[in-house]
This record gives sequence, C-alpha cells and structure tokens, in this order.
Amino acid sequence: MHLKDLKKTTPLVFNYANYVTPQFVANVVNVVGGSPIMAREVAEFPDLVGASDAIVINTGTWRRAELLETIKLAQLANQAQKVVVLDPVAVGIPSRSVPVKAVMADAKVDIIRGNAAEIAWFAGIDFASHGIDATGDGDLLAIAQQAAQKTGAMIAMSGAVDVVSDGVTTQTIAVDVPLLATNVGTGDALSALIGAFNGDEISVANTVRAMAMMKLAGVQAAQTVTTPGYFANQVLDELYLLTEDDLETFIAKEVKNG
Ligand SMILES: Nc1ncnc2c1ncn2[C@@H]1O[C@H](COP(=O)(O)OP(=O)(O)OP(=O)(O)O)[C@@H](O)[C@H]1O
Ligand SMILES: Cc1ncsc1CCO
Ligand SMILES: [Mg+2]
Repeated sequence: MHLKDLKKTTPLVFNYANYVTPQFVANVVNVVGGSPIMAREVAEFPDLVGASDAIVINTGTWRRAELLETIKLAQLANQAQKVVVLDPVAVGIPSRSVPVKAVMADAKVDIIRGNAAEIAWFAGIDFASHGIDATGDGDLLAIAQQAAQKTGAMIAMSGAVDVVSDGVTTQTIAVDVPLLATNVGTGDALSALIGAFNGDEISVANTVRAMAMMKLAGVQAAQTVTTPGYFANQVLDELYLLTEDDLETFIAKEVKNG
C-alpha cells in the first residue's frame, strides 16, 4: 500500500519478536502510522492472527521449547491468508538455521528480510558474516535473485545497497547511510515495516516502499545527527514526519531496476 493508505488504514503488525529490540520495532511501526502488537503465547495466536494484517517472525532469540508454536503461528497466518515476513537473524550460524529451516519446511513464508549474509544463506552462496552482521561482499543482485528462486519468497535484502527481488523483478536502492547499521534493530524494524506496507497486497513495489522509507529516514536523520544514540531517536522522528510525497519522490529518484 501507499504510505497515505497505511496512515488511513493503520495495519496491525503482529511481531513474534526477538527479546533484544521489540521497543524499537514497535515504535517504528507506530510512528509511520501502523499498529504494532507483540505476543509469544500460543493460546493467543488464533485471535491475534485474525486481527492482524501482517505476521512478522523474527528468529533472533529463538528457543527450541517454542519452535512448534512458531511453526503453528506461521501456519495460522497462512490459513488466514495474512502476509508472513521472516527475519532470519544470523541464519548462517548453524544453530540459528534450525528455526528457519523448520518454519520454511512446514509453512509458507511470503517475504524474507535479511542482510546480505543472511540472504546468501538461502541462495546457497558463501558470504562472510560476524554474528548478526554481514561483513563480506559479493554479487548482491544474483544473491537476491537466487534466494528468491530457491525459496519462492520475495527477498528484501538490506545494506548499503538494498535489493528487493521476487525472482523475476529486481529493484535496488543504493544509498549509503552507515549510521543506519550502527543501531541494533533497524533491520528488525524494517521487517515489521515491510509487513505493514504489504498488509493489503504483497508486491515488489510495496516492499520497496518500506525499504525506501527506512533509507530516507536515515538520510534525513544523518543531516542533523552524527552519533548513534541520538541518531536512533532522530530516525523515529524522521519516519514520523515523512509524507507520501517525500517517499514517492525519493523512490522515483533512487530506485533502479536490477
Ligand atoms: N552501510 C549502510 N549504508 C546505508 N544503509 C545501510 C547500511 N547498512 C544497513 N543499512 C540500512 O539499515 C537498515 C537495516 O539493515 P541491516 O542490513 O543493517 O539489517 P540487520 O543486519 O538485520 O540489522 P539488525 O540485525 O541490527 O536489525 C536498512 O534500512 C538498510 O538499508
Ligand atoms: C543482537 C541480537 N541478538 C539476537 S537478535 C539481535 C538483534 C538483531 O537482530
Ligand atoms: Mg537482522
């Protein structure tokens, strides 16, 4: 959806969040005009999935004891035809791939949002990482396209260059704002934004809107703030202030076909 429609319809984004960044994630959804809700209790899943427009599953702090519940959540979302976004934090670490493989095997994931190393794992391509961060380099377009083709999911790959691919159409936003990467949780929040923008319909254009929104907020924040603590708050303020026109103008200027 367009930003103006997001603000009108207030999509409810159910975040099965990690325990590191839920406050930032909830605020990002809120300031753009969506409505966040976090939960981990399986008894609530049918109600909350029914009420939600998007379900965002973040495996950043997964626990084996909750794995069947996580799969159940994705299956309930599939049955209710709600968009499922997966954020596979540090999936290249073997133990971290367990919940990702399980959810992908037993449910349909519509969109995968990760950094280049995380997306490369789905493509079966080596890409250096260090914990939650991507540190290597490679052919980003090919990685995103192959990950999309192998998984059948839309790929939203973030970094200095953001790449969105459904395996057929690929678009990029090459705008470098290093401070965006210093705030832990920007990626987690981006995954939730992607859920919000795709709440009515899943498309490359809607996914690009979410990625462009975070990037543009980072560009604007970096014009007034140069240190990470204040930067994170400034990003929230910029996200709050961005208008439909600001976003679509940035997209027209910076989004390229890959
Ligand atoms: N060097 C960079 N230059 C510009 N933007 C960046 C850079 N690195 C990351 N970003 C932006 O930061 C946001 C988060 O992407 P990132 O790849 O850091 O996610 P992540 O590694 O999953 O983060 P986290 O785990 O902290 O949530 C995206 O909007 C992306 O465009
Ligand atoms: C630091 C960290 N550890 C697990 S999840 C997370 C937040 C980044 O996704
Ligand atoms: Mg991440």
